[in-house]
Amino acid sequence: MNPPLLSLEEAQARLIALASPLSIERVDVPGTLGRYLAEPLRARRTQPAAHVSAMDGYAVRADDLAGPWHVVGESAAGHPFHSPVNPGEAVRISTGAIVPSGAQAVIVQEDVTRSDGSVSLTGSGPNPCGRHIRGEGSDFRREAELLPAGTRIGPAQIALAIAAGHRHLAVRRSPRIAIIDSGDELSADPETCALHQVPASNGAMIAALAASLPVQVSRIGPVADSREAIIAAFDAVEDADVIVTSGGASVGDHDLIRPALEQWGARLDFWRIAIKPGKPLLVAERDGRLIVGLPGNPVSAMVTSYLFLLPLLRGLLGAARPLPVAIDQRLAGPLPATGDRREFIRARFEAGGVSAVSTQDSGALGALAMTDLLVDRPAGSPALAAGESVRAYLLQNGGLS
Ligand SMILES: Nc1nc2c(c(=O)[nH]1)N[C@H]1C(S)=C(S)[C@@H](COP(=O)(O)OP(=O)(O)OC[C@H]3O[C@@H](n4cnc5c(N)ncnc54)[C@H](O)[C@@H]3O)O[C@H]1N2
Ligand code: MOO
Repeated sequence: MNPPLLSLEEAQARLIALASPLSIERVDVPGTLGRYLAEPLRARRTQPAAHVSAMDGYAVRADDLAGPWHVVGESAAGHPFHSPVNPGEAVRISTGAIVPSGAQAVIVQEDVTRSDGSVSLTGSGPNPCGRHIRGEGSDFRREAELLPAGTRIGPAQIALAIAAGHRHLAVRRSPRIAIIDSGDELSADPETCALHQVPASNGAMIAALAASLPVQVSRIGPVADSREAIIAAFDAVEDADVIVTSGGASVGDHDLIRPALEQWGARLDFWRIAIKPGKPLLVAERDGRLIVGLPGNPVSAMVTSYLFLLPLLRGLLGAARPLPVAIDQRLAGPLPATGDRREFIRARFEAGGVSAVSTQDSGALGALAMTDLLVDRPAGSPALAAGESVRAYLLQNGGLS
């Protein structure tokens, strides 16, 4: 008899527990895009390193705000003015330039008139005093922890790391993932496909989803529905950190992924989750390599990749929060009640909210390609009307820019 279905939370927790972060390497900062900090990011310098002007104008003393002032020099970005500013004096200053000693105020140039080497106030002046000055360390100070370990490195984090004085960052190495298409009905060539065949589309779809993360992908298949062929495929990708199959995960006579894994010596960690689509998902382990057996139906493969494979890859990359984050959305149309499995309804953005796509069939690629988000509906949920609020996950599915 089959064991009871696992809940989504239980299954995700088991998966994340298997995802020990990979070894640490040091990578030049721009090359870390999409990876996760393996150590907290600490500032190696203070920014701004000195008080700097936030505007183009004139630096004057705080006890000398009435003017007029004699312009005694210039502080430009990269070219500071080295003498103190005395009463009656102003220093021409540009945005980002160091405020010279003695000066505590910057008057924007729109508030003064300049003639014959002096400036006089014609506007409101530096109210309050100190405005238009970015104080030393107002962004960050040397030794401060700027970001915790496990933070994803995007454009702003790259800029911050460089500004904080880093040439390299410690990150986890990229996981190697091998994606296997399997099934006797699959054709490698979508242009020459007989009636009894379907083009092998899952492998390319899963690789495209994984491409949102810094992973190294290899693909093999289509592999025939025989234990020997599946085991040979596993052997061929033995150096992968994660092996992903799609299809053959269910209970049919030709669903051979589970028996092949057992024969290969892998330990089945869990199989079958109480979600729709995606019930037959399985996860196994052999010698530290993880095998994710996705269901063959394309929609089920996409949904389980999003809920399991991507979190697993994030876990290996050292993410602090490997699981996707749901957002609240308003329904533009009604939703039916759900049964005894938690459902992930394929939906898209429309005027007034989100709306379920035309068919929820887990084989329907046409509807999947229209899907922007997955509405998360717990088991036993009542029917909902337009205007009600739902939790949803934004799918990385192409339709949105
Ligand atoms: N008696 C039962 N039958 C089924 C059950 C069940 O509990 N009892 N579960 C159903 C559910 S739910 C799912 S999901 C499917 C998935 O089963 P498999 O993982 O074994 O997938 P296959 O049968 O091999 O294929 C299903 C479908 O997907 C197509 N496919 C497979 N691989 C690819 C690929 N690489 N590219 C494109 N399309 C692919 C395949 O041709 C089939 O049409 O099982 C239900 N059955
Ligand atoms: O769970 Mo299956 O994934 O409904 O199609």
